[in-house]
Amino acid sequence: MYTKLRSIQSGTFSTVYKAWSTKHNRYVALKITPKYKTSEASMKNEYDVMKMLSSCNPHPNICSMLDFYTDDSYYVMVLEYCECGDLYDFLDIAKSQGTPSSPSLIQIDMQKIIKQLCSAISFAHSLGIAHRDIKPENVLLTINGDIKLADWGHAIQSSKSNDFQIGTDNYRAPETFSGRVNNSLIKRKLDPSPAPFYNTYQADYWSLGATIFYLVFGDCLFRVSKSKRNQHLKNFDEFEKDPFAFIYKKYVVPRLACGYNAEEDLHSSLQHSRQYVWQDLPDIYDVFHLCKIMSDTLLRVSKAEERSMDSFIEQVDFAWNKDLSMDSCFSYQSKIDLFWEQWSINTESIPSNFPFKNFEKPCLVQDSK
Ligand SMILES: Nc1ncnc2c1ncn2[C@@H]1O[C@H](COP(=O)(O)OP(=O)(O)OP(=O)(O)O)[C@@H](O)[C@H]1O
Repeated sequence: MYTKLRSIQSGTFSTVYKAWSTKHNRYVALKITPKYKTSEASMKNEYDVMKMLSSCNPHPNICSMLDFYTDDSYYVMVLEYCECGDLYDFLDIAKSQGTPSSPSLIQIDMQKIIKQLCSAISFAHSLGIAHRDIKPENVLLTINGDIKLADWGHAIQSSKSNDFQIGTDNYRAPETFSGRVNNSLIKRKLDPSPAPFYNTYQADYWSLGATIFYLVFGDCLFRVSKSKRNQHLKNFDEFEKDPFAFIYKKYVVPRLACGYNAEEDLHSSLQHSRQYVWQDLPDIYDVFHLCKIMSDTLLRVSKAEERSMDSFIEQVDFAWNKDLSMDSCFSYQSKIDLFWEQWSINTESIPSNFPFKNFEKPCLVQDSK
């Protein structure tokens, strides 16, 4: 019924193959998980979640399960096949093709991806399912440039959890790190109280913000090294104090002032900035504005309950889908004003050799006035 054609990729638990299905008369993806790599309970959880998400009216932006079978050694999940792979690999190709002065010709529709991702997350939440591992590797691309949210292996059918080991560190919400000290056996004996709960939907909102951030900059907002958890918490603190200054200093300055590398903790990749082009983020002010919206709505560090995907979408819509006849539209001048006045960047933190003039470059979107 299924003819394996080639291996697509091996993840932590499974290997995914492209296959032809005579049953469905189409290409499918076979996600094959050896039984020794997973427990029956966690496979059942993934199966139950996929069954719910795929039944009746499957969401167009969620990678549906078409079939499932098992034998003595393997679990096989038959999934819709996404021709263009995942967003992480896709951006890697774009990054390898482009340079800051000559970006890759690959263009991605940022707004479309944002809207489809939010729609998929909101659909899952409406069914009581939180994904808990949203990241570029789990966002698949179809040949039409649509996305499908995949890998529901860490999903939970609950709005609450006190499991602090779930997800991918670089994209996890701050509250999913703390919990009860380390979960180590010794500490557990000393502290028999149950670990505190966090809201899984709000944790998904954070991961959504961290994923979009990756799409914009081609790098993670936070990188977590297991041996440097303290450093990581310090980064959260610094981010919380002034999210925009944090992003500006660590991600924007090094990119714009190409070659500047005085910051100790900069990743070398930061020098490679706009190697690919977002169709609808034509200039750096659009990038700033999107970052500002994200830090206001999705990337709230301590007040997780104030994260809101609805207001994120609302603000994105307002900024980019405005009626150009309205006075309140987000004009080029208002973008500049917003940047210099409202966001009050601490210019002292900017290196003296930084070319401020870069900010005067004309915007590709014409002001309507
Ligand atoms: N339906 C699909 N169509 C095309 N490619 C896919 C599909 N499903 C998965 N892949 C590819 O295989 C990779 C691994 O898949 P998946 O994340 O589901 O496996 P995993 O073992 O749960 O991975 P991990 O736990 O390491 O994140 C994806 O990042 C993607 O590149």
